[in-house]
Amino acid sequence: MAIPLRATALCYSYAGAEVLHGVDAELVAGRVTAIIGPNGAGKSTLIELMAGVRQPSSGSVERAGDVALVVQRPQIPATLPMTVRDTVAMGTWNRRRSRRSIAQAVDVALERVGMTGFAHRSIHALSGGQRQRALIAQGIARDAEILLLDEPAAGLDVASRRRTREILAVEAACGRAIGWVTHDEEDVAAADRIVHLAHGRRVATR
Ligand SMILES: Nc1ncnc2c1ncn2[C@@H]1O[C@H](COP(=O)(O)OP(=O)(O)OP(=O)(O)O)[C@@H](O)[C@H]1O
Repeated sequence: MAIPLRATALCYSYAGAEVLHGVDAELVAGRVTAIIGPNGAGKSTLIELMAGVRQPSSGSVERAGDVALVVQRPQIPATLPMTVRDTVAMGTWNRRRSRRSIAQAVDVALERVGMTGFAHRSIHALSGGQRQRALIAQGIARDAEILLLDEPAAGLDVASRRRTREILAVEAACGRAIGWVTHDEEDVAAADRIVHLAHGRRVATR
């Protein structure tokens, strides 16, 4: 099974205080990996290191593929008049693709997350669950091999959570490697693999 992302002996410090102490973790193609653990365990830090938005103080992250990171609260300035469609297309802009192929990829991605009917709505006029799905669609439109989600279901209702689980299962079945920070027991039960952190260390794996 391909390992598009391998994190080895990761350490990370905020202002001199180490919060990750030598964490090893892999994301496997075609599998959903739940990243779990109590508050403050280092899950968000780990996923940001995996995504490359932070650099480890020591250790390494090897990536064989493009990474899409779905954050809890995307920072899209309220003054930017972006539609859902614009948002989904965003990651594809610098990838030397024709407008037509981008438009097709965006249509497919919106359909995959059940957001076709929202394409022309402002990204600012979506519920939390809809916004998360639009960001997942952004990763799908870019055809990112690695999809990382930081608690995408936080604050969402049961139906939205189920929907996210179903979408991720389909994307994994398409061969993407998915890393998913979640606190939800049903999400964990549905995951194929688990990276369990406590106090900045890996404690158990399924
Ligand atoms: N910007 C920051 N500056 C200083 N310390 C931070 C910062 N971000 C996180 N930390 C600390 O790093 C540790 C790990 O935080 P992190 O957010 O990665 O944990 P988490 O497992 O994702 O927690 P939660 O489940 O509460 O989101 C915590 O002790 C936290 O207080």
